[in-house]
Amino acid sequence: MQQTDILIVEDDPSLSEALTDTLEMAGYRTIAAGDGAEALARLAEAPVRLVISDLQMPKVNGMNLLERIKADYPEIPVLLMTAYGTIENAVQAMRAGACDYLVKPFAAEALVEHVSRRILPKLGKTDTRVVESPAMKKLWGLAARIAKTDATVLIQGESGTGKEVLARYIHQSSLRHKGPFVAINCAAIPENMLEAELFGYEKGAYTGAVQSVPGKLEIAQGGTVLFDEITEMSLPLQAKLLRVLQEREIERLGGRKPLALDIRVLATTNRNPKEWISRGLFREDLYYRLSVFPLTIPPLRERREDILPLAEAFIRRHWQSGKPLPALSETAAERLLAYAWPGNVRELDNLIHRALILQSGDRITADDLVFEDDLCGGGSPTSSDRRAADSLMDELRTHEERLILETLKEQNGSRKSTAERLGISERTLRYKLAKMREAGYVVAV
Ligand SMILES: Nc1ncnc2c1ncn2[C@@H]1O[C@H](COP(=O)(O)OP(=O)(O)OP(=O)(O)O)[C@@H](O)[C@H]1O
Repeated sequence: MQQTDILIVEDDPSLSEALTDTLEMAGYRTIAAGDGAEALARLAEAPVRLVISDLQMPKVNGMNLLERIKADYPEIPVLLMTAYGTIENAVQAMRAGACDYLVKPFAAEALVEHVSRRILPKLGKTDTRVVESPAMKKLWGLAARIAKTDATVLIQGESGTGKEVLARYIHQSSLRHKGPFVAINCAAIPENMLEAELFGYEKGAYTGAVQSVPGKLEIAQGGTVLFDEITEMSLPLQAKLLRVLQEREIERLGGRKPLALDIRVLATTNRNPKEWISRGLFREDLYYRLSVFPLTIPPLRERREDILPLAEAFIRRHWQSGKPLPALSETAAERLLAYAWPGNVRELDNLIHRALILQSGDRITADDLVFEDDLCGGGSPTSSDRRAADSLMDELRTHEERLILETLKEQNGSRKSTAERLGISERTLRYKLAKMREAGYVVAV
């Protein structure tokens, strides 16, 4: 199956057409949807590499769509377009998992540039995989050898340790690398929908099935399927999956034609599967079928040699300016090495992302490191969490204002080149300058 590159979700038909034309001319295969609900239907039909969506839309809006995509298709990045140049919307979207945002209006060329330079190359880039510690070198060496076979692999490890990264590596190093890689998050899809999601259904199979839809297993033909958080699957569905893996055949719900399956199966869990089995929550026979090769990724605190190389990789991943990459100060590096990383690599990734927003000059200092504990205190949001979030927002705003003033000075007061340099439209810059004047800044232009 040929994969579509980009799904464009925009309710304004003329803008949707303009985006489609520009992206197609730049060589991307696109499909379009007029609202979030239609976008979800398109995604169920075929995988895409990137979703570009408007924030304000009827029915399912951009924010809700982002939440659904993060739950059902966590591997697909979402770029949001927002008409309101407020930092609040953008911060909220980034917190909810958007890979980036663009403020409307923007030139279509700016979008192409953004997509081709910053987003799509990143997805295929292999240099962001950090394998430095002896434990990880051994594990990845083993994974490289297993990849060449069609063996089923069960990847275990705490949340955020890089199980999906390893699963993708196995697929990309396998003989199936030209085929699709389809990830199914068993924990995020409601039990009653997971079966239809896996097997697909024929028109009329149940009320509401107005058209035939292929399941994810069918979409993955010739490639690899990743069952993320497999231990969260219900017992009846575990039994069905086991049968499929034994018989290598599937049938759409309400269908009568069995289809021979040609997929490689990978699965992940952040639970202890043996314990789950003893509690009667995970089938032992399914466990043995999946864990032909069990691989366990150690938590980050047990492989400290990876911390600084990962931090550097994330600085490269998130650095958006054309200026040289900032370096970690010695005290910042010490703090990273001393921390316990309960959220593992994902927590480090988020921390560096925040640090790059807060830092200035050519270094990231210890003051730029806002640890998750400082932000949320580990529990449900309290008024002090909100104060921490508000103060982060204030810091972000101050940082943005400083950036605008510095760039204006650098560009000798030219609003046009300042807007270009910052990657925003002149209108957005005008709006932001007006807000800054309101807040008491002396802005000469
Ligand atoms: N070895 C690595 N090199 C570079 N980045 C990594 C590595 N391991 C993990 N990451 C990054 O850390 C984040 C979490 O990784 P991933 O989603 O693979 O973890 P996971 O174990 O599958 O998490 P979960 O259990 O919550 O699903 C991602 O941003 C990923 O890019």
